[in-house]
Amino acid sequence: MKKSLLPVKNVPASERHSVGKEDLVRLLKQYFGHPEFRGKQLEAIEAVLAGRDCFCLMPTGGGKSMCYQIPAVAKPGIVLVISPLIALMENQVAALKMKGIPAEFLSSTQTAQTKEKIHEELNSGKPSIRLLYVTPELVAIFGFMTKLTKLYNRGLLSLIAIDEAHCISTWGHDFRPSYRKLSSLRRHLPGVPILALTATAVPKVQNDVIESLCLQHPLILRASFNRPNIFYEVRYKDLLADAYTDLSNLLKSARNVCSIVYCLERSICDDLSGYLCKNGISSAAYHAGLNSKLRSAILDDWLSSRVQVIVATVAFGMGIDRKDVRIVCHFNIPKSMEGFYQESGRAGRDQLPSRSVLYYGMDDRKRMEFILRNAANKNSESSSSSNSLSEKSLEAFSQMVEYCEGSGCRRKRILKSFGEEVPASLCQKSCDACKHPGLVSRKLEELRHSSNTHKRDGFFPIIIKSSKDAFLEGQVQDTEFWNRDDEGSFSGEDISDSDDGVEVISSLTRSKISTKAGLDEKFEILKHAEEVYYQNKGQRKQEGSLTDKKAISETLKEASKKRLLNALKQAQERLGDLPLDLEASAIFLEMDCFKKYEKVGKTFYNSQVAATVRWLSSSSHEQILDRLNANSTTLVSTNCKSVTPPPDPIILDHVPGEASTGENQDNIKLKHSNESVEMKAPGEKIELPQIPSFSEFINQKRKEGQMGSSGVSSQYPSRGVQKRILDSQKNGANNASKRIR
Ligand SMILES: Nc1ncnc2c1ncn2[C@@H]1O[C@H](COP(=O)(O)OP(=O)(O)OP(=O)(O)O)[C@@H](O)[C@H]1O
Ligand SMILES: [Mg+2]
Repeated sequence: MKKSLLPVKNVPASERHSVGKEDLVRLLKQYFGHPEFRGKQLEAIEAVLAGRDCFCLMPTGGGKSMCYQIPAVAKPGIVLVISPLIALMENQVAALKMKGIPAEFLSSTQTAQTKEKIHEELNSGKPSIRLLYVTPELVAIFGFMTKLTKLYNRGLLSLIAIDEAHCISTWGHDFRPSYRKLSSLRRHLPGVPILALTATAVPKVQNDVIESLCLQHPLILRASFNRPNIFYEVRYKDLLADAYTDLSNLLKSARNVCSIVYCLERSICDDLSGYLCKNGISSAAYHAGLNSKLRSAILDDWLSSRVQVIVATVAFGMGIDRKDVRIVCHFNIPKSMEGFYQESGRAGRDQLPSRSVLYYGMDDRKRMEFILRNAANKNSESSSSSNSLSEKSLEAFSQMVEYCEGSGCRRKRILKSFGEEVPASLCQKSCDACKHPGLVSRKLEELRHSSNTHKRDGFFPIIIKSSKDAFLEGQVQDTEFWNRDDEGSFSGEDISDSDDGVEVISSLTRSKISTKAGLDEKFEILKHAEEVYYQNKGQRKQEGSLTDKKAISETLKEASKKRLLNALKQAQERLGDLPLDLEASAIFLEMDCFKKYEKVGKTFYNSQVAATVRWLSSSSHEQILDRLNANSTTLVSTNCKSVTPPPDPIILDHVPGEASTGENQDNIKLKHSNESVEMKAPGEKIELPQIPSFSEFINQKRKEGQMGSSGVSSQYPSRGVQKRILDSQKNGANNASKRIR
């Protein structure tokens, strides 16, 4: 591990607060390149350096991280940062290291070796680490708290920073049960100042955070929530010919700038992203249905501008620091103003002009009301307090409906919901209602007339109806959140008990019992499930082979090949002149997925296939040829018009005397007389030779290694093998839609 430029020393308390404002500004310049502090940063930093607890409420992108990063370089000791997302920790730690500030994170996604190194460093006489990022789940583990206590007893803990502190409150929109356990920090580590940071905390949440964390006489800093550089706008789906086209035109007219599109459901993300890609917009879907490796790959692509538009569920975003997001669209109405503010606030973190566009539709409104009502009805069976909590969420949702259906200043409405009363003049025509009041009023009028339901119900009231509303129930059961199949995929095989403790297990149990969990609950379960999965993955690898349920069957492989083939065909339609043998390329790409994920199981394999399909839908001519060419020169023809002489076909052989049944893969021998696949001119019918399964291929290679290349006895696969391959091809088509989405 790289040694610190800033070695940690045990410094007597009397020497701890000697950093003046000038020194702090110098550190800000030196490490972060900013000339001055923003908003309430300096006050927060001075408070915690003086050993005072602090509750810091700053808008999204306001620079909250600096409030604990500057103390980490200004004061000896280690700053413990509790952060809700692994991706967020990884990003911040990487950025700090680049700036020469020693920082580490501990999470279940790391290897035991990496974790051990970090612990060794913490146990050393002079740990180099200045910021240690951990998840709330880790803090809840007794063993880890013991380690923290040791650091504390050695006088090495200088500050505890709790990022996204609103997650501790059941009143907040992002409640995370593991945050509740952070209340034990004060008891175990008395005297270490605590800094709670959030961008969204209505007064009720604020009090809850302060009480739960046992903050003592905290300095409460509250910056304005106004984001003057964001232009707010609502578009009415019911008045548009086609919302997909409208969004696509919007993004195109903005010249493919960096954007985020939020959707309620995974399927919409996939669909919409596909549509945008087809329309020449560089986009990718991001949601909890993708494994975390894939998610971080997509995030990387987006952060490094390889992809411009992310179409995501709310799983995307908390703490994402890309400064130049120019547009944030909500393709479905969010469930609360807090959520909307957080998400739209991801636009324009560089303070440059940016846009928030919300697509509002009556169906979306009904759907969200139904989801929230259902949660209310479900909870009312178990507890009256949770019932009132769910009613609270309906109330919170009504603020969003008012935002969309009201004709007044959008900015004023947002700020009002956070308890800030401002004059409409503050907006300076930076929302559609202030800029084009007549137009907005006309649209609302039109909307009123177009909706029979609203003639009856009035515009604003949200009425709590029975959850047995058949029409809505039918609609909503198709969403990602209430899909039984999805839950099934997080079965005991994929996830086992973890050191994350009871909470995870009970979450998983709940996921099996409850087929209609709430949105937060469901995401909570997904996040935990993934963490636990990674935590146990290494262990399971050692335990031996995959269980049947996780194994990747031939049928699945065939279906994947077909799916990749279709994607390749579409890519060819889109790009025109791909000089590729599509079938051979599909086989190659499927093999690639299989090789990577054979040992991990079908969930990951499926995700990899899905990612490849998405990649094909958005990649350029060169990218596709590069990938296939780099990996197998035989898949790409440099001149597709000239027909290359047919190479020798791939020959599957029996091992003499053993291959009569053909069912045992070990019995099959494979010969590549020329390890290439035949290229044909476009239009010419391609007769592909039979392709062996991966294990067939490996076994053959192994045997070739032992026997040399001469042990070939027959040119054709056994009847059993032929049958298996034919069956796979037949079943593949039937199972494709069931198994892979
Ligand atoms: N004093 C400053 N001057 C200029 N830029 C700053 C300053 N402080 C922070 N920034 C920049 O502002 C951006 C947002 O910072 P940060 O991620 O800490 O915001 P945040 O308040 O945590 O937002 P979120 O609520 O979305 O997590 C970062 O790119 C950061 O480098
Ligand atoms: Mg932040």
